[in-house]
Amino acid sequence: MPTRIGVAIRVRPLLESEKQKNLTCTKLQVKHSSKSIQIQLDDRTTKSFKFDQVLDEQCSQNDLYEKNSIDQLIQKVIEGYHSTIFAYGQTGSGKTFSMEGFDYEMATDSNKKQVLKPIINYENLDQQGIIPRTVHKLFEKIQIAHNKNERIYKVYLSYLQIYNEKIYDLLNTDQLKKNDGPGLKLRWNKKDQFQVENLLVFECSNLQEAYDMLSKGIKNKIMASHKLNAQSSRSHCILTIKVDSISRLDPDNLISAKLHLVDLAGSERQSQTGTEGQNFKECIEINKSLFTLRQVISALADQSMQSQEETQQGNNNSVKQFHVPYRDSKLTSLLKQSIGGNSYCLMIACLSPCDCYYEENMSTLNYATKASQISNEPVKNEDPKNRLIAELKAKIEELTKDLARANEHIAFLSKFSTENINKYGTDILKMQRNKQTSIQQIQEESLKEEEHNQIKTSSKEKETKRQDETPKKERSDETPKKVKPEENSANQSQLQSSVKKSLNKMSSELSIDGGLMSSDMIIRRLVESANMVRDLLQSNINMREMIEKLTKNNEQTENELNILQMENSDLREKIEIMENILSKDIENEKELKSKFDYKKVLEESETNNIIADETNGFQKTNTKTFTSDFGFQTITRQEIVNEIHQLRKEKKNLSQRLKSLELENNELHTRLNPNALYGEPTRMHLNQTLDMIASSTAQNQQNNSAYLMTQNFKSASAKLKKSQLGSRVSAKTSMNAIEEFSPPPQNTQHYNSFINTQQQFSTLYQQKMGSSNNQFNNTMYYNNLKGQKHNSYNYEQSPESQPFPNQLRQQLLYTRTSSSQKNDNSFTQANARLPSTGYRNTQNSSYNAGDSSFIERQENYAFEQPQYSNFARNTPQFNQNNNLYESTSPGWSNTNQIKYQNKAMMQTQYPSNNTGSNNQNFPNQSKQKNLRALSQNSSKRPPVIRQHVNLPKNF
Ligand SMILES: Nc1ncnc2c1ncn2[C@@H]1O[C@H](COP(=O)(O)OP(=O)(O)OP(=O)(O)O)[C@@H](O)[C@H]1O
Repeated sequence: MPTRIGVAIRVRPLLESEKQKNLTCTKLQVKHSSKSIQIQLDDRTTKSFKFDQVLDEQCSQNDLYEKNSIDQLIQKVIEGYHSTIFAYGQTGSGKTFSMEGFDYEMATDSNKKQVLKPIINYENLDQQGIIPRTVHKLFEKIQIAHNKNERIYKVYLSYLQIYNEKIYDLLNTDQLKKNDGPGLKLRWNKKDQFQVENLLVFECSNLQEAYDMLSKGIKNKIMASHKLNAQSSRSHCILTIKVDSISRLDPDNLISAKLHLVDLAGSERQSQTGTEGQNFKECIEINKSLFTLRQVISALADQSMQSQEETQQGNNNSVKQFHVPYRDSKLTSLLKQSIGGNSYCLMIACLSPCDCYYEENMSTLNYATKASQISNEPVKNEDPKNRLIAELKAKIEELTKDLARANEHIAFLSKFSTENINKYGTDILKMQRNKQTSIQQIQEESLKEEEHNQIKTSSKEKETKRQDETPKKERSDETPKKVKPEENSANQSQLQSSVKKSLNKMSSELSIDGGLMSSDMIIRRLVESANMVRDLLQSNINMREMIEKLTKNNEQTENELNILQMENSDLREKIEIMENILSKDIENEKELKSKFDYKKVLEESETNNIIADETNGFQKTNTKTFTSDFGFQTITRQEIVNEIHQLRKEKKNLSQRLKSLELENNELHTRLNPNALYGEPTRMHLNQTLDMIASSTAQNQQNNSAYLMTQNFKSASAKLKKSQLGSRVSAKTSMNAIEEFSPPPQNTQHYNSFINTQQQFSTLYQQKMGSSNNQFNNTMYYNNLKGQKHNSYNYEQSPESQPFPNQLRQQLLYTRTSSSQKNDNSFTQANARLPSTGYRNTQNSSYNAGDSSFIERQENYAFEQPQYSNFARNTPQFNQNNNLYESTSPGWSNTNQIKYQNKAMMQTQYPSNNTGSNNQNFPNQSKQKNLRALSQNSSKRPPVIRQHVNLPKNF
């Protein structure tokens, strides 16, 4: 609920020094009865200002406290609301007296700037200003609250001053010593708005501890004397008392509120105060922040006035938002929550009674008036999580009630079966459409009719029957008729009676809690139920929206938490590094002390540009500089810490990268040994087998081609494996490797031995590799074709192993045995039968026995032609391969399909076949595509081991 800033005016008495100067006080007049103050503008006119409290020179410190109900403000803080009390006014008007009430040592020489010491006495209660009284009362109230045994309270205290637009911690003497330092930083914090970084906050478990802190802060205040006020405070001081309370029953229930007690520096005109040099600069800065404060007060007051006007005119939505320059000064940034924010706020405007301060007093009264127009909106500072829980609990309670009511209505509605609605609903609907008669009328008339019925039951029944028959006839008539008024009223009465009957029947059937319901009750109930259902749907929508919002908030919080955790770990690391360095330093210094004369070491270190200042502790050691052995590279400790931190970060990143590389490596290892993955024989095992075959079959290693073949298979196998891994080694290269290293069989015996070895190897391989490797079979088949190509004799001697029909074989033989066949008719014919693109040899000059690509094309052609493949199917080698396919992929009986698949697989597995000169193997691009599509789309495609490895760049 919005609450105005409370404003109290306090006029101080004339000081002895003022009396001595014969200064008069005639222009200000306090009117207690009307709580107003009058100021003489000129001889004739006066201006009156009304405030919450107006206190004259007779007002004691206790009056100031009591009349402004400061007790209540303290209570609000304990309950969890922020509160602020600030003293405003020209210099020497009594702000510090009102806030603190302590005496200060008088300055002996007012022309010199000097630090004044306060005489703090907590025994003299009458003298105490708002601050010590508040601290005292706060602990009293906390004790009372504590005794209730409901919550645990903790009090924290911080004290800062803003001097020359720099923030100093009054409780941190070290920081204060650095007068020319940068001051503490003001940070923007979403929750707390502005927050002072590194401001010390002390927990005070009792009043004495709080008094001690307060005394320390007051003593540290920078005081300077000047001509007007020997004790004038040159800075704005903010004492913040934070009260946290935790519920004993629910430790998550935390309430935290702050009480700001602000003693502003006095505003003064330089001409009057006669400030020069440093003091003049102070004067400008003080006035600057006060100037911003006044701007803030003005803007908020204007906004408040406008909003009041708009509310009076009923235009709640068109309130203009004024720019409030909080950020223009540190003072206003820190008072953002207090003035125009979420705090309770009290302003003590102090006035000097002397007539010579007329202008300053006018200004103070004007701003006090503006401040009194500002509305704050105090909010209880619960943990947002708890607030949310409380809100949700309230919502659940509300919804439970809604649900109970909804269930009641649903129970009622569920009595309306479809049958019921059909039975009674039509009449009710009709009645609703006919707007000439209201439901109430119907009910009234139906009651009358009922009475009448009791008298003339029999005759009425007959009449009703007749009336019932008439509309039936009318309804059957397709063309609409104009109904006369008499007829209409007759129809209406019929309808009424029908509705009445329906409702009466319904009321007897639809009873709740065993009681009968009248027809109007039913209708009302129906409307209620419908509304309830609608409300329920709406609240359901609202609930969903709320859940969505909560989920979003939750995600956001989690993100923030993550960022904070990262920052936290960063900071921890830095602290750790710092601690390490410091502990090493201490060790070194101890060592130095024990070994050498310390003074001598210090001297030496100074010559080496090392500043060792024991007394200044961390701050100085932090900026300690080091000189390298070369003497020219000096780095500060901070830089070392940063560098170490950076290095650690890099190390962390590198170790993460190393881990990921290890993972990749493991994966690669698995890929390199796919056997392990598929439960197949390992490469070593395979090699052993191959060696075994070789040694058992090779009588004479010099002559035995089988031995050579095994060697070649090894090589081919290796290359095939490589090709599996995505290297540029193609299947063709593997085949070429076999061809290249294996001399063609010289005779049938050799050939048979070769075939036997192959078969043996195939069987073994098949056994070991299981059904998952068709590539090998493919290779075998392909290889057979190649092998047969080497020796025409073998084709003749082993006709059963020919994969091609005789006719084509003839052509191949022809091709291979003669290099000048361009005029040969049989070749020309055969060539003509081949498809024109790619397969047919049109360039006779290049046609010779060495044109292997042409032969391959011919082979491919044969391989793809169904009629040829039928022949090929009969050859034992083909059948062997075919059976193998059959066994690995049941259902692949269609030879043509197998071949296409086979081809597609070759192409898919050895993509390099499609590039460069090898591309001529597949001249028809669309066919290639089809093959690839077939191989990729077919769910019955024989399983193929394909491994593509993306090696890391720097692998
Ligand atoms: N109500 C009062 N009763 C008696 N003496 C008072 C009263 N108010 C102020 N004084 C005296 O007036 C002098 C100036 O008061 P004070 O230092 O509080 O002014 P100030 O507004 O804080 O000045 P500045 O802004 O320069 O700090 C002090 O000597 C103080 O004791």
